Amino acid sequence: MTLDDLFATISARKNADPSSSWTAQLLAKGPEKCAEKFGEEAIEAIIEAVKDDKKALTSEAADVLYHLLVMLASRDVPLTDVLDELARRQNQSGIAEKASR
Ligand SMILES: N=c1c2ncn([C@@H]3O[C@H](COP(=O)(O)OP(=O)(O)OP(=O)(O)O)[C@@H](O)[C@H]3O)c2ncn1[C@@H]1O[C@H](COP(=O)(O)O)[C@@H](O)[C@H]1O
Repeated sequence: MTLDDLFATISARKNADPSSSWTAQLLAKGPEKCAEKFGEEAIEAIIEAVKDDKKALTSEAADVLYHLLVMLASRDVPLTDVLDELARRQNQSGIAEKASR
């Protein structure tokens, strides 16, 4: 599954019955709760990174990505906008690299 697919699934849960899925339930609690959950998952990932527990960090990183997408969906920010911003920065750093040659 790609991040695009996961984002599409999560976005579709905005209109779903909260009792039908965990994601629909979280989205129904509002953007502040989604942001809080993202923060909790990020802290859990930081702890595993500091401990250098690679297996636990992999699992927590998956939670972080999932909750980042839920937070974006909760505020109607498309994942493509985030990817476009990353591409813009990549182009910018390419231009800076060429200019320094
Ligand atoms: N990738 C995920 C995913 N990662 C984490 N989670 C859920 O996120 C929750 C967070 O874990 P916590 O330990 O914080 O949960 P908790 O302690 O029960 O919650 P709180 O009491 O703290 O609120 C867990 O219940 C996980 O099941 C996810 N739930 C769903 N997905 C994917 O999202 C898509 C939609 O899923 P539905 O939620 O079933 O619609 C599917 O493709 C799923 O695979």
